[in-house]
Amino acid sequence: MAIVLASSSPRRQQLLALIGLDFEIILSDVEEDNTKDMPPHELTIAHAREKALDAAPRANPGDIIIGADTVVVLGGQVFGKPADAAEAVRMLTALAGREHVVISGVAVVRGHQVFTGFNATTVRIKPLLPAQIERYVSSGEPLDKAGAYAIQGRGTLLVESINGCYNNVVGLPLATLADLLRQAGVELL
Ligand SMILES: Cc1cn([C@H]2C[C@H](O)[C@@H](COP(=O)(O)OP(=O)(O)OP(=O)(O)O)O2)c(=O)[nH]c1=O
Repeated sequence: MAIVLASSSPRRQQLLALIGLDFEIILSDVEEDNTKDMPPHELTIAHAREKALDAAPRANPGDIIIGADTVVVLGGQVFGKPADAAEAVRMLTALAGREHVVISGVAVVRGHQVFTGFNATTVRIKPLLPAQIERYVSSGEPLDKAGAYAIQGRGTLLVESINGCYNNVVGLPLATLADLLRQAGVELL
């Protein structure tokens, strides 16, 4: 029995490696649709489940598959990864000087069973000058990150405060994952 991470995100791979877990990677090919009319935590759980179920047929029978999805929620708006630099600037302009919530949904698939959960972290971004946003976007770092920033990179310079799980912001809430793996029969602690 192997543990399989259904994610192309290097951040998720690093976080899983952090807890000393042996795992394989199977890339999933799921397009996230953040315009679906459902509460953001349900949206991330639905995407996490789709990613894990997409990878499952390419894993070995008995393997346990992990999928995850992260979005940034500002008021009623859900931000995924920006399509281009202009959208990254718009997202960061909206986030500057305000608090938002980062939500990661996680799904663990074992055979016909699917265990799901999510975590939410509140992050406050500093007030930012347009030139600071432009320079940060020019660095390229925001382009593959939900909400157009990376707390684990230069984006940490934008963050005034964080309340909740840090790993959740980076893309994989490890304590939440441990609970789901336990339900699937794998004890990490
Ligand atoms: C807010 C934030 C997000 N992110 C990342 C985590 C996710 O990789 C990404 C959100 O996109 P996702 O669609 O959740 O994931 P992904 O497309 O990168 O990978 P896959 O679908 O194959 O699993 O944003 C950071 O790395 N740092 C941050 O501070």
